[in-house]
This record gives sequence, C-alpha cells and structure tokens, in this order.
Amino acid sequence: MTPSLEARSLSLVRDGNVVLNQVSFTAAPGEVYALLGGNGAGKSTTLLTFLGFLQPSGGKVLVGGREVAADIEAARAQIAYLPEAASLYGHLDAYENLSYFLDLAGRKVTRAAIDAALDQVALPHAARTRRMQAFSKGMRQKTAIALALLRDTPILLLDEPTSGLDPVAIDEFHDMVKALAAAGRTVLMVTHDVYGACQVADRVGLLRGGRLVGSFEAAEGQRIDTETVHAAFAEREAA
Ligand SMILES: Nc1ncnc2c1ncn2[C@@H]1O[C@H](COP(=O)(O)OP(=O)(O)OP(=O)(O)O)[C@@H](O)[C@H]1O
Repeated sequence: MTPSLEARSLSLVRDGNVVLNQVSFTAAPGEVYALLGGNGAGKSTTLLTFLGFLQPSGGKVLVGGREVAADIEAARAQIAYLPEAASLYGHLDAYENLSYFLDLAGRKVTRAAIDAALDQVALPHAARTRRMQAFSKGMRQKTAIALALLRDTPILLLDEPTSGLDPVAIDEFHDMVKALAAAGRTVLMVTHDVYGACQVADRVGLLRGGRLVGSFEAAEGQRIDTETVHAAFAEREAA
C-alpha cells in the first residue's frame, strides 16, 4: 500500500541550524503515527514540510506517494492540519468560525454537520453560540479539532492536539483518533506526551535534536509500552 505520508531522509536547515537530520518514516491509511519529542526537537517543522510551508534542504516528503514540492496544492487538499495554536476569531461564535474557515477551504457544510462534529468533540450546546473570546483553552481546542474533522480529508496532521484538554476530554479525543484511523484515515500527531502517544499510536517515532532516534511499534492488538518509550525518551533527554 502506498503510504499516505512519507519522510524520506528528510533534512531541513532553518536560519543556518540543522533542524531535521535524515528523518525517515511512513504512515499508511488506517495508521496513527505519533512523533514524540521534547521542545525544539523538530516536530512542528516536520508537519510544516508535509504542508509545503517549508522546503526540505535534503531528502523529500511525499503525500499519497507524490512529492509535496511537485504539487503543493494537491498535497494540502488531502490534509487537515490542526496547528499548535489554532487561530479562530474571538468575535465570532463556534458556528460562525467553523462555517467561515470551511468556506475558505472550499467546503460547504450544513449546521447539522457542524453540530455532529461539535458533538464528536463534546463541546456543550450552550457554548456553540457564544463568542469564542469567552472560551476556555480546552473549548477552543475542541472547536479547532472539530474544524479539522469537518475538512473531511484522508489525512490529519495534529500538532499537540490534547494541549489544554482535561483528562476526560483527552480520553475522548484518543478514542476519536482511533475511530478515525479505523475508518481508514491517516493520522500524524506530534506530541510531548509519552502516555498519550502510546495510548493512541500504532507507531511512535522518537525525535531528538532533529534526528529520529527511536521507533516503537504496537504488537498486534496491543498498545506500545509506555515505560519502554518513557525510558528511551528520558535517556535521550539526559544524553
Ligand atoms: N521560524 C523559525 N525560524 C528559525 N528556526 C526556527 C523557527 N521555528 C522553529 N525554529 C527552530 O527549529 C527547531 C525545531 O523547532 P520545532 O518548532 O519544529 O520544534 P518542536 O519539536 O515542534 O518543539 P515544541 O515542542 O517546543 O513545539 C528549533 O531549534 C527551533 O528553534
């Protein structure tokens, strides 16, 4: 099967610093790949190269088997991206924000479809018609996740998706990601959260200083062992 996402010896220099160094991994339809690493490891940078916002200095990135640089628009059309700090408008309510951003992405959605997505992320009904400037961080994050879902793309790139969510919302989010993968989507999520990565991912790649220094895969029907990944993360961080 052609991987939905592939980094092939991806290297990237930003402001003269090597930020990604020969990074290779793939994520296939139906898979959740978690790129785990500390601050500055290069996680967000990796996502930005898949979106064509940054160009590799060496190697390549492919979306649906096609090099991103060859057709950036085609790559972006397949991807819903949840940025680390989603910018939604404070003076608009949740419905207005979602309609507006989906319109920009060329998608027309009904109020019922928006409600279904907001149900999926468990944003309370009473909040949906309130201006988002009154939203908590978690409520904003839920709305941003709903926006990514409503894009209805085969690939999701999620940057620290659970930041700002409470423990119940995090568990619900993980269940949702697993359901999306079971329905054939490809999810690449970047995170600092060892537990969350192991909870949800089929594969975890450990990124440190721009290098992929470890790779962990779930055995059939099992989860990746959190202790093992945590030990590797801690060991590398101390190195
Ligand atoms: N706009 C930029 N210009 C130049 N260098 C940058 C820029 N943004 C990030 N970097 C550098 O690239 C490296 C990787 O940053 P990146 O944001 O990809 O890390 P990250 O793993 O996502 O970190 P975090 O967990 O803190 O979000 C860091 O050394 C950072 O200083």
